[in-house]
Amino acid sequence: MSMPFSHFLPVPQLSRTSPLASQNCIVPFRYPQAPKLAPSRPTSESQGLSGSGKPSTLLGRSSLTPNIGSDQLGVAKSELYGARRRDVKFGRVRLRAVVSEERAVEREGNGKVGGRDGEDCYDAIVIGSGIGGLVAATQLAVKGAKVLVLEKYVIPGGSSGFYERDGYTFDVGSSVMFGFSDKGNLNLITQALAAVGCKMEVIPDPTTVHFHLPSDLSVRVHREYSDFLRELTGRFPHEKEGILKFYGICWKIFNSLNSLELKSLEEPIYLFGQFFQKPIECLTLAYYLPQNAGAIARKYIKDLELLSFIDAECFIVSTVNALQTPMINASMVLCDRHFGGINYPVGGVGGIAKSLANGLVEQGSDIQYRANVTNIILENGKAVGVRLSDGRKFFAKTIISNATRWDTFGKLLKGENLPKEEREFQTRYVKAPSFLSIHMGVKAEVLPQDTDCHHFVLEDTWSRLEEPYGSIFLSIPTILDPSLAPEGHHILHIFTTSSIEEWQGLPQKEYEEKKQLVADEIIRRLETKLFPGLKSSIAFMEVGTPKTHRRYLARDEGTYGPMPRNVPKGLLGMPFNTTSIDSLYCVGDSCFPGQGVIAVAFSGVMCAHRVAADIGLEKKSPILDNALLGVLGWLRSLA
Ligand SMILES: NC(=O)c1ccc[n+]([C@@H]2O[C@H](COP(=O)([O-])OP(=O)(O)OC[C@H]3O[C@@H](n4cnc5c(N)ncnc54)[C@H](O)[C@@H]3O)[C@@H](O)[C@H]2O)c1
Ligand SMILES: CC(C)=CCC/C(C)=C/C=C/C(C)=C/C=C/C(C)=C/C=C/C=C(C)/C=C/C=C(C)/C=C/C=C(\C)CCC=C(C)C
Repeated sequence: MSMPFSHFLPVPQLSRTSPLASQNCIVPFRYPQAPKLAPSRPTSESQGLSGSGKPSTLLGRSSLTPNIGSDQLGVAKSELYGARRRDVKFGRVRLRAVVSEERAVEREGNGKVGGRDGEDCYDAIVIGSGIGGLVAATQLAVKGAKVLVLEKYVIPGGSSGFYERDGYTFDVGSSVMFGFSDKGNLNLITQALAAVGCKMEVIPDPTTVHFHLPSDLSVRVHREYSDFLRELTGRFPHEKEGILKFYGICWKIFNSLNSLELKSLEEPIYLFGQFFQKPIECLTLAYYLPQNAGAIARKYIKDLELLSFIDAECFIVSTVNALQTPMINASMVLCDRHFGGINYPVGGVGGIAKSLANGLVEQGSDIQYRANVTNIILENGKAVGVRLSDGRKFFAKTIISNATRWDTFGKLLKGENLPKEEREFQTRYVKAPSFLSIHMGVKAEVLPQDTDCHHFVLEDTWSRLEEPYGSIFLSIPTILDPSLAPEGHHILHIFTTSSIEEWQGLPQKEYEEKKQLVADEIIRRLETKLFPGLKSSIAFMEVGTPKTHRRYLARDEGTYGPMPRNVPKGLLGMPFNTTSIDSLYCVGDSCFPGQGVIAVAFSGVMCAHRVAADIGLEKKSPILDNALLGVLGWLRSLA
């Protein structure tokens, strides 16, 4: 019962049951504790109500005409200081954009161009509102910068967005949230929200993932580390020592990471400061930086099935096997799931981006939707602004691209010679395939009691792990938050790797038929392995292909992210945020440390710190900068 396909388009109708309709996860409330990441400076512009009782967040801010059609959206306006705050509604969900008519951006050829002359010039323009872009933007805003985020789509979040259909609230991408706990230094999502005064209610997930693997190997990754160890060593008693050693090294790395204050590794004052304060931890990280999980696992573990299990563990977070997965990244996820645990935001993953976007506006910065950047404007080799598909131009001291590096250098800087550093990046990393996703609503009774929330299915042979359609990811977020679906129903979000080549050039009818065929086969496999009767229980279904993901996520070939072409030297070859173009920075999953929501959040934190130093909001030493950037460039050349 496949429905006509119109994936990801937000629709105005919103079920009364939808938690996104509740103000709960949308309206940021003041976070009671001091946030760790870039705490907001209490300036006259960031304190909310001024002494006169008027909202001071809008004072002195440049504001923009929201680029969102009121045909789809309900719009509420209120007069504030000659500026108008426009609360843009998606269903009953409000996203705030700040509107100031006297400062409305003028079109090309109509005199002033937005943000060019002095007062209106932004400190930073962020292209794209994925989690990477939003974290960079909010972190900069709370440091006092004036930021403009330009998002092509109609809501924020990119891969971490949401959409609504027939009373279901679907997460566009993964529902497995790392970094969302209330402890340690690595809860970067919690901290990013806290920095703009937001906190979301979360539901602890008792099992990160339930693996269903060849030879009926079934492993539940329990929240409690000791329970997970018991289950794994129970299946591989002869490898108990190897298991303890491998996961033990993961913990050593995780604890080192968790002890640091996380900021830009491209900023020498901070980096040397960390080495001075935590020499053992920094040296531990430096030692493991060029290493991969598979090679370390092989030092301690000989059982091939167990090594394949570790491949599957790594594949989930890197779309490649353990031999190609950086040890730091593996350690991060293999331990955070037990340390802080996996926690699901009430109302769905989309609430994170919405809260960050609202928080950004609360800080006096701006976000525009349906703002499709087509060019980065260079002057004398320096990035100075952007041009949109509708002809508008905006200018800023710095430009931050949350588009992938392939899109940034291949499309937004089209016509420019590809810088040497980017050529090297592209020789080391290729675009990971895209994926096929099925968003489904099913009758609740088809799921057995105690079904886990997340599953990874690879039935017959390990060799299919990395093949297209070989492994199936399945999340059932309604196990944790039933309000995401109409009563008596569950959401099944299924995805599997798939390349764009096989979907291109098909006539519409064949394209639709192929989607149905591939979806039917995946449903058949899940029916056999997990849920007998699945097909007949389907109440709603939509299938997205790599073409869909390319279109709605604006990612070249719909790629899931970068993956190493060969065996990488751990994270050594991954570029940070600065680029070879003056004042142009990248953020997101084609920057250190790579794919993953928490990974791009870290990339956002690093980027904001480096940009803040470059525009004078953080300490900076030009001499040390040059020295460190030289060393980092040299280290990358070794990768
Ligand atoms: N692919 C998935 O299904 C999925 C799901 C969940 C999480 N994730 C994780 O999220 C990570 C990606 O996060 P991210 O922050 O790097 O980016 P993202 O791809 O999530 O977001 C990028 C945003 O930039 C916008 N954009 C791109 N080009 C633009 C342009 N020219 N003009 C205006 N806007 C533009 C896109 O519309 C999108 O909203 C992935 O690595 C992945 O691990 C992915
Ligand atoms: C030389 C230099 C520069 C230096 C020296 C030394 C040092 C100091 C160093 C440092 C370092 C650092 C800090 C680092 C950091 C890192 C980090 C933070 C990282 C992170 C990572 C993360 C990640 C990777 C994540 C990922 C995740 C993911 C991807 C997820 C996914 C999920 C999914 C897909 C879901 C599944 C589902 C189912 C099963 C259903």
